[in-house]
Amino acid sequence: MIAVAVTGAKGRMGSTVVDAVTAAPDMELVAELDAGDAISAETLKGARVAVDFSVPSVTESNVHALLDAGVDVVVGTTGWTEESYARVRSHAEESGRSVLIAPNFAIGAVLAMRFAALAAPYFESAEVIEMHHPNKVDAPSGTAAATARGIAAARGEAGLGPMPDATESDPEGTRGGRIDGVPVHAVRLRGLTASEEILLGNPGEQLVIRTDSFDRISFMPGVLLAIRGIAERPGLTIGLDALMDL
Ligand SMILES: NC(=O)c1ccc[n+]([C@@H]2O[C@H](COP(=O)([O-])OP(=O)(O)OC[C@H]3O[C@@H](n4cnc5c(N)ncnc54)[C@H](O)[C@@H]3O)[C@@H](O)[C@H]2O)c1
Ligand SMILES: O=C(O)C1=N[C@H](C(=O)O)CCC1
Repeated sequence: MIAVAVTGAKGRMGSTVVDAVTAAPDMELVAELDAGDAISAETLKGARVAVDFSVPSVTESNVHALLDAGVDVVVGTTGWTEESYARVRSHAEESGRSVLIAPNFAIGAVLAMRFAALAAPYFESAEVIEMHHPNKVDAPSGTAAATARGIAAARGEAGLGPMPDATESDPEGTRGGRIDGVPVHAVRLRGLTASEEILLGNPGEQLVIRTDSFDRISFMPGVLLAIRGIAERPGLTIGLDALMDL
């Protein structure tokens, strides 16, 4: 049995993880922590793996505290930067523990990111539209940021230049944000959970890659896969694709 703790356990994702771990035959839920609870070996109650779905402003400090308490960590919380990845990578390597940080655990979203990177070298234009529930505190989504970076890296490796765009004036910022040069548009709409469209265009043709999470259970197979596989990946792993042999 894998003993599992959840931080952010009272949240939308954390409470869904609590249910999924409780139902998993090879896991035991040993601790549910949320804001205001100390993170220590005592409060983690023998957990081997902790799953963090808290908020972007605290997730890095939670991960350091969890590593100090002696557990491997699966992180779904967004808001990570290259600098915060580097600090966690050093801490995980120094402590001999494992951390997996993934912006999206839905299998469809992981595949959509990979498909977008595969397609990117073959298209002049690429833009990302992410669409989420209006309670989301960060924009753009972690998934959209990762998607855009993957597209930009693939375009760069293929030697593609800037995308065609004749816009001279956009005082309201309606052309969206730019991540590594890739336009990203964020929609917040009541009724949505999490969706993303990647639009790729060439003269006379368009490819649309779309992924929808209609329910938070969509993220659970990926979270359970990460809990089961994390011990075999010492140090920092970014993205669930690493565990899917993609
Ligand atoms: N990786 C994925 O597949 C995936 C999927 C959905 C959401 N997310 C991300 O997960 C995060 C949480 O999303 P949500 O919708 O569950 O948010 P939420 O606001 O419903 O839940 C966050 C929870 O964290 C708690 N919290 C705040 N400070 C804390 C602290 N210091 N320690 C522990 N818990 C603390 C809050 O009290 C709350 O219960 C967001 O960053 C979101 O983007 C990732
Ligand atoms: O509901 C959220 O918040 C989500 N956050 C992740 C992101 O920012 O990419 C994954 C999708 C849902």
